[in-house]
Amino acid sequence: MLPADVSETRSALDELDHALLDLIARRRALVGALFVKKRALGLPLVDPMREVELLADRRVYAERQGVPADLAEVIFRAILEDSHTRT
Ligand SMILES: C=C(O[C@@H]1C=C(C(=O)O)C=C[C@H]1O)C(=O)O
Repeated sequence: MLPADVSETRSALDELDHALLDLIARRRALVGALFVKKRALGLPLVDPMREVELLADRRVYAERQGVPADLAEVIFRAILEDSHTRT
């Protein structure tokens, strides 16, 4: 049996991870909506320059929050790869 404070901390982590996944689902829905708009306008779905800027921005923002910039880049590269599979 784990001490109560360990179980409570695990529950808090479960809740937080679910919140992160809720945000990812919201982001995916926004990207889907953006792709619909871009298709209607005949714009390229993937924008490499925007992705370079986005990754640089997320690295800076992460560091400000005390999150390693390299971790932020790994996460957002995975997110961008997921966006690419939806084009
Ligand atoms: C979201 C956009 O479209 C694509 C998907 C992106 C994403 O998942 O964040 C970023 C750049 C684009 O390649 C955009 O143009 O801003």
